Amino acid sequence: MTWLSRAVPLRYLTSNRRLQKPPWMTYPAAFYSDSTEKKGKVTPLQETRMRDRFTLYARGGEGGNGCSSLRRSRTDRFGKPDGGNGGRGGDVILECTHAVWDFSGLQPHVKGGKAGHGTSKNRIGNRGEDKVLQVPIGTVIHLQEGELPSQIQVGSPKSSDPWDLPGTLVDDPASDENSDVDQDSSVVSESEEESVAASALHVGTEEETDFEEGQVRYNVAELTEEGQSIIIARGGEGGLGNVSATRYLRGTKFTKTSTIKCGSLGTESVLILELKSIADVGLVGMPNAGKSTLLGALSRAKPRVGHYAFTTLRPNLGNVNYDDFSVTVADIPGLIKGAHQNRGLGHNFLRHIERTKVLAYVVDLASGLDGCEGVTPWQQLRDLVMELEYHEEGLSDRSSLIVANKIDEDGADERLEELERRVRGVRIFPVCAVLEEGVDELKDGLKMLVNGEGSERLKLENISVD
Ligand SMILES: Nc1nc2c(ncn2[C@@H]2O[C@H](COP(=O)(O)OP(=O)(O)OP(=O)(O)O)[C@@H](O)[C@H]2O)c(=O)[nH]1
Repeated sequence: MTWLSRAVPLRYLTSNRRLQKPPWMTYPAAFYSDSTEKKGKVTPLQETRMRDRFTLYARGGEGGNGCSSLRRSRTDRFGKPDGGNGGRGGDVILECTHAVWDFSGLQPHVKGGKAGHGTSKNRIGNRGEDKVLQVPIGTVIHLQEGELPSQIQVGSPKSSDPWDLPGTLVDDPASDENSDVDQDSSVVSESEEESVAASALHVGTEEETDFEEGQVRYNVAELTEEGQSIIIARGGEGGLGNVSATRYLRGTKFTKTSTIKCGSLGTESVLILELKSIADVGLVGMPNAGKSTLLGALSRAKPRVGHYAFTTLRPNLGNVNYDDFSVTVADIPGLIKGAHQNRGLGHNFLRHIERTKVLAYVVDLASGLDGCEGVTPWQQLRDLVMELEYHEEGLSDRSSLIVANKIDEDGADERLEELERRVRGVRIFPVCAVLEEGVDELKDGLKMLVNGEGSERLKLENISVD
């Protein structure tokens, strides 16, 4: 039997998401403002979903062992110690960057690089390689097990100087006093390696998200700015070579050099990483609807404004201040039809919306007026809602309002009246973002929704386009 003649297993057909048509995809194509438009290229990212919670097990690399070596010469029969120190193990570091949106690129188990052992001629072992994991802005760290060895820093944490003498052993030699490591061996034995593996902390599977309440320490750290980083597992210190060890032991009660020759293990931690929402309100609209201008009018933010589409490539954030309270607003890059297939700024745009509580749909009232090309405001709304739902069912199901922008343009008043007739269920705020007209009323509306005093949602069936 050739492979061609084999039937595709039924299980595969029913479990593969691509072959099933979800109920929300049954909206007729005619709902789109331009259903004849060619489909853009579908990227492989299409099926990915945002990963906003992740369990990570991190372990610092092991320190290298110190070397025990004697340098003999014709004049010195007994020789002088010349064994170098072991290197320090690599750290595991989280680094905050705009370049990633969620945790889908992370591996659940990460270990810092193992350090090199010291060698003769007093040579220090190589420093273990640091593992730097990129996480998105707004990553909150909860600690399930272990400790965080450092505070948040701006910029990559500096690796310690490999020429420094290992610190932990010097600090507390007594803790290893009774070690039974073989005097002459500078390499950790097989059984010790196994016990290291056995002592690894329990870590949940990738999908595991249920934790016992008491165990987890919540909000231990938060990475909110580009370039911030934090060491989550520190590499072990290198063991002392016999040059340093003899110097160190002179004048102490300790005699065994072997106790301080072995490199120590790295620290371990189990973290739960979580993405907090980037803003209370997301401004959603077609390119050129005036979102960036509106953000500037609502807050002190100074986003780039341009008369061309896609001036905004990543969300700009602004704070809208009230007497007792403030609301974060994100100007989200312009959406075009087909964004769910990753057209335009596609998934990037849609991922940001997943991280906002309230949606403010910004429509351009002047679009398509005076015989110019453009999509009517009600059609803009329909396209926006459909894109959200195509990307993820229920994405548009959150408190919403409509900002009818560019009310200053000729013919915009009539457009507004028609919009109010055609769209039901959510409040519409006429605004001129450039002149900052209608902005105070809009601020009040946003405040109410963020406070949970209103829960209007924009639904497809409440938008009439015919
Ligand atoms: N007449 C008028 N023009 C406006 C108004 N608000 C914005 N504009 C203009 O509309 C154009 C687009 O404004 P942006 O704020 O960059 O629009 P955007 O929605 O952020 O655009 P993208 O970055 O492509 O998503 C600019 O030329 C603005 O000056 C308004 O209230 N009235």
